[in-house]
Amino acid sequence: MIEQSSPAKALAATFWQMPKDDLYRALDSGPDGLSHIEADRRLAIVGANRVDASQGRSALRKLGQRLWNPLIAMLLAAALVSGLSGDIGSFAIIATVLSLSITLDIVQEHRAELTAEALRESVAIQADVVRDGKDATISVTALVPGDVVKLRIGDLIPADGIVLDAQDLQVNEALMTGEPFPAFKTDGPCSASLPADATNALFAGTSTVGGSGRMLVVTTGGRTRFGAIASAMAANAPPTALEQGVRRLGFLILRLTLFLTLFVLMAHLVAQHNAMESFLFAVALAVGLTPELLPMVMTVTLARGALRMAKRKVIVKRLSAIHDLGAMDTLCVDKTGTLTEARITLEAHVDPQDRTCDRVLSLARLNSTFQAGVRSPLDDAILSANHNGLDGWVRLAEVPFDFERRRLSVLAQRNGEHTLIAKGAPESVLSRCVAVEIDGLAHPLDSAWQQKMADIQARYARDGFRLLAVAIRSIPAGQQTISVSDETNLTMIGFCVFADPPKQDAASAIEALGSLGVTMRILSGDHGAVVAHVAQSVGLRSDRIVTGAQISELTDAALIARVDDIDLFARIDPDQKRRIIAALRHRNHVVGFMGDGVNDAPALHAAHVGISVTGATEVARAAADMILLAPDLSVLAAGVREGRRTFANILKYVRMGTSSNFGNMLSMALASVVLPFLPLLPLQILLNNLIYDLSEIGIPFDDVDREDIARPESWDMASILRFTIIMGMVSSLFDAITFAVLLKLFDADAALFQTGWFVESIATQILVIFVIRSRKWPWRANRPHNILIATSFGALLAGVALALGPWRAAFGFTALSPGLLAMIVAIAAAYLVSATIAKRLAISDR
Ligand SMILES: Nc1ncnc2c1ncn2[C@@H]1O[C@H](COP(=O)(O)OP(=O)(O)OP(=O)(O)O)[C@@H](O)[C@H]1O
Ligand SMILES: [Mg+2]
Repeated sequence: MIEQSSPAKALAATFWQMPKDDLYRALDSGPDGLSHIEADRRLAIVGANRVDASQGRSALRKLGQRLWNPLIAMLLAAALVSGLSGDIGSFAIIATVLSLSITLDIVQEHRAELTAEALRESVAIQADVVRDGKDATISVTALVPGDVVKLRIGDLIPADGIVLDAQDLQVNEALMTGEPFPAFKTDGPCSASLPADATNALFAGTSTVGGSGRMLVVTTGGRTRFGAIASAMAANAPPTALEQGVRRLGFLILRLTLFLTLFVLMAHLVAQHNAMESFLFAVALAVGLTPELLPMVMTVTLARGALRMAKRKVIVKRLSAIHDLGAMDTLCVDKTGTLTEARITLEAHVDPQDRTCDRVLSLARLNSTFQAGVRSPLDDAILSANHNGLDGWVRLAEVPFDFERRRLSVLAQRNGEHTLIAKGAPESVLSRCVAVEIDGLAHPLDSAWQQKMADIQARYARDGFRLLAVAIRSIPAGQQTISVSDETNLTMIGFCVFADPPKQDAASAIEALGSLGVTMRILSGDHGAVVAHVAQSVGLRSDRIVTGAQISELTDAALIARVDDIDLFARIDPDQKRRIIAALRHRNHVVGFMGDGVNDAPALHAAHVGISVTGATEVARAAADMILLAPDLSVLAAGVREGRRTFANILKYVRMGTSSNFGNMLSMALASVVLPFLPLLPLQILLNNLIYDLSEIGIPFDDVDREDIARPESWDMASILRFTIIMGMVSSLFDAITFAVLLKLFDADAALFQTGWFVESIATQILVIFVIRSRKWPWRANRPHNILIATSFGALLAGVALALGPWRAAFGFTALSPGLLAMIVAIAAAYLVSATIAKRLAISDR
């Protein structure tokens, strides 16, 4: 029976040295894996198979985070002190108001996150396991030690374990070894002491790039050897565009808050107000200025965006990617399957004289059939071409494909003759050739033949056809394996010619993106002429093109200097894709990358928004932020609009928070200096803040103007500051008018002043959303959403009722005369009109 505490601990760290049967015994498992019941039992003991425990953030934990907010903590402490000194009532009310607003915040955010989580689950990485002796597909997070897992090409290794059986299983272990070349894995114990040398062990965080097999899971989750590194690397992703924006906004608000609260505190002390009361007041003021609802508003807005995208068959894995998609101004794509149909067809197979030649096809077929790596659409095309069987050929070995070499060789034998068959990118294969074969006779590959080959390539490329070259070499009969060094002295047999037509909707999708201000770049491993041809046929510029060879000559700095002037990148390898993305980011572009292959994973990770498709390899899907469920490019433009809509609504909240709030606080700061009493009691400030927060719940639902989604938006701090100052001053002006009316016309005492101003400030603060929500004149703007109307007027009513109802004395309010009420209504109306005019100045048109 497995140890209760930790099944994995019982095993040595070098578990791969143990014979298979000993491992079965130690894990109480067997070739048929576990039963569902036993697996569930183990899952309960060892926990989910994930490294990052914070994934399942509980509501309780969020509460803790909210209370740790220094301002809230300070306020609670201060209220407690005043409670201890006798004022129990105000302590109770402050505590209630705070807990109400925190609860509201947490509940909203939690619900939004559940929505997002459900969407994410629908594209979660799955594992094929054997349970109860039958095949089953489960989430990788449900894997436990003792499970038997089937592995296919492009899968992420889900946990640490050993190989049970393997057919040419190749694994990319770059994470642990730094080696880009695949490592072959076989079963059977291994005496190596280092994981990198363990030929029978598989480690979480690495991935399969060829072959297939089954593994026995030994350790899961945080106990895996490199899982922690892998997830740290994932967590180390460059900051998202949203994070960058919010961070800068945070600093802006922090500075405003510090300035205002310090100013008020000093003024109070100079005026010799009650120190405790002044302190409470200053803190309440700071709380009022903090956009404490910003995380909630963002989460709710983004989750709503995610739901709408899901209807269009786009699953968002990382919520903030929606915002980043809206901010994106550059979209990089790979070519095959993204811009072109995923189905490639074989159009011709020709010898070095460009005459149809069956030998080329036979050899290409042998190569495609015998290779065990990631099967590319090119292999599929070769294999689906009509042709007879393998004619007695037997596979011996292979040198797998990699994206730097761009070719792959197999070693096959027939009748005791061993032959190496290579196929790959023409320039890569030809550089290894010394002869060409015509009608069964070999001729030296001299410059005349070189020229001929180049002409053939150029001619096909001009018409948009892709070529693979096929070459062979006979190998001494005793030799059972081959390596890269055997790929020399080849004889060129001919070319396979493929058609890879652009997608029907590619041109219109690119045009739609272009009209939204998103420029497109192609990052392809294919030949320059083919890339240029595809670019032309989908309506992209095709003259500004560079190749991977040129890029490898450039330092990062030189690449950054040039990258803006290049549209097409051809013959580039996976790391160059990543470098190009990084260079574009450096140029302050918000960059999206769309791709589906093993070779696209680094770029997907480096981009602000990584986009992949359902049929993509697991590594690509794991690295992506969103997954397209349908191969339909037009959803991209829709996604961009959705992202901008989300941003526009977040910006509404930010503008509300920074301007009308700032204005109110500014007036309060000024008033508190001139008045002999507090302009609002700390409790009233908090109430005001709570009601205002309630009114904003509707913002995520609101519609936006067409102009707001026409261009990529960015977090432009200068424009936010400008808006804040202009709108804040307008609001303060009307506050000042209110003060004058209250003090001069109505001769207000403390309670009357506070009540009057509370009502005025609630009304102006809440209603101004209908001004701020659009940059246009109100009659031109789109209609506000019903939910926004409901929350705004609901909150307004609640605020007015609180101040005027029979319970008003409990909050320090007093009755208002009808004359004063009418004055307040008039002032609020005048303010809204002025704000409408001022916003035309405040929102600069770009
Ligand atoms: N299975 C294969 N056998 C031989 N050569 C291959 C194979 N797959 C790819 N190649 C060669 O490697 C080159 C780069 O591969 P591939 O086209 O998949 O790269 P990519 O960056 O994903 O490009 P794309 O933009 O077309 O998706 C191909 O143009 C082809 O010449
Ligand atoms: Mg590709």
